[in-house]
Amino acid sequence: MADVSGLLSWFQANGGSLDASVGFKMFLGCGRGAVALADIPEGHVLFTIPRGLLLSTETSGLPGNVGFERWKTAKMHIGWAGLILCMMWETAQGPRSRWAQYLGSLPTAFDTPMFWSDLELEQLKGTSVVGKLGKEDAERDFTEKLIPLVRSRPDLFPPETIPQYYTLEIYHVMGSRILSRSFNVEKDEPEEEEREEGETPAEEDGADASGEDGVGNTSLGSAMEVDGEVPSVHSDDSESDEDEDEDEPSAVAMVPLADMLNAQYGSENAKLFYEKDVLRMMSTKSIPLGEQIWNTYGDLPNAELLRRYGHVDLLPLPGFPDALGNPGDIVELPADLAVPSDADADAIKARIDWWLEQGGDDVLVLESDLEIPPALASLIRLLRLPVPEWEKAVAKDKPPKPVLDAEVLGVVRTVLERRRDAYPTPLAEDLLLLGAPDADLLPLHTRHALIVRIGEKRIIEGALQKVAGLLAAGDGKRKRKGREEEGEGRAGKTKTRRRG
Ligand SMILES: C[S@@+](CC[C@H](N)C(=O)[O-])C[C@H]1O[C@@H](n2cnc3c(N)ncnc32)[C@H](O)[C@@H]1O
Repeated sequence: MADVSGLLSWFQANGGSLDASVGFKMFLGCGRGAVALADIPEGHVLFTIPRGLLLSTETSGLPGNVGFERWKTAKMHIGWAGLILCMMWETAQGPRSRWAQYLGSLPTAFDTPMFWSDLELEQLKGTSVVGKLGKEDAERDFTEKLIPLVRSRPDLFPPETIPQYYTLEIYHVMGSRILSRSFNVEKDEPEEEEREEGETPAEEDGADASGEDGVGNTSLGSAMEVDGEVPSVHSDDSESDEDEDEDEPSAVAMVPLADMLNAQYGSENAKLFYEKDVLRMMSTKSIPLGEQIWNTYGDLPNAELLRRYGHVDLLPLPGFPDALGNPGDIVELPADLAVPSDADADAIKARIDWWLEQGGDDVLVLESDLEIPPALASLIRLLRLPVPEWEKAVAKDKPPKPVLDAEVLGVVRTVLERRRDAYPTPLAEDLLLLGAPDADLLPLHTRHALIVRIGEKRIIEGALQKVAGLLAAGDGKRKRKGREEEGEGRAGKTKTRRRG
């Protein structure tokens, strides 16, 4: 049994309320999670969390103690460094912290690649996890922002407590807790329009889920859904970047109990809704007795699940009989894979810059439906336009139409082959490894890396087959057309002869 009794007593003693239909237990491979202790109807309030129990830079006393001006000059209001420092400081307060019981219940070890050895990370080579870990950025924040502030205030951060509470290792642990458990919680009441649109299940039922003043509510996504990249804050941050962050109306917060729900692709049956003074976890479907209560993390691809949460989804895959994987998997195709190998670097740079100015992406996404991204076709054509055509496109402010003709398909094939070659092993070898009778004995990180690689490679191979099919069909069509034209030609000649 997940021992959450201390956490639940703390939660309820501090104004939280938990419905009798909700329990917590260990789920194999998922850690702790919530379970239905009775049949739960849709639109039922599972638990209610007073805003005061949220742990954020808004609720912790630290920013006020530091002084809001100093907090800002230390750039603690940008990115996650501020919340990380609050979590460190609250932990250092021991039982004096309002969140002592909660912080003590959070994980201290993670299976996310942030904590993998270099040898383990090698197994993710080629996947989109690599390059997104943000470890260096996080370490720069720690060294350049957090430590100078901590050292400057021995009254708040006694030097002898630094090795215990303010280390780089703990910085990464707190960052990972935020990455895998936080929510983006709007500070104030939702906008008028949002309120009208944001009808909640309770409102549908006619129940008053809106708190004492009848303020409506809107669904929340986890910070991860909204974009939980470990923020990179460099000393050369521009004014406008800072302004954007300062104006940001939402705040990342740790939400006790709401962060105890697991998630699985397409399984969401509960969601967090906010009101002025409280947050409510509500069922979004009926949940039978004994079923797990699932939140959503946004039905992310396995690469993102692994990077942010340290697990992967393995479910039956529509369109791939007998295969298991994550239907939300994708493959990222960096735009530079579409650059002709003999291209003039300056000319290509000008075209790519223009493409980005036009709102084009520098990474194109191939989904599991294997549809060739129209933007890829457009980009491929742009990079190959003869100069007069390129000048026309610029004058008209219009990138080329995404036509998938034989030339473009040929380049799509090259792009996919280049992307496939980024992985050190072929799909067939990975499938053999995962399908082997002793695959269950593989170390967890090896298994996870394998599943992420297979998911991405399966999409690449599928897309390659699709392109081959389209090229063959085009070839067939062209040959048929050619034969018809030849036939017509002969017939024409015959005709001419007859006429003659
Ligand atoms: C928001 S917490 C959920 C509660 C967590 N299981 C716990 O014990 O506190 C997110 C973490 O739960 C785990 N998790 C969530 N969904 C999972 C799933 N479908 N399979 C495996 N682990 C999962 C992952 O470790 C993830 O980082």
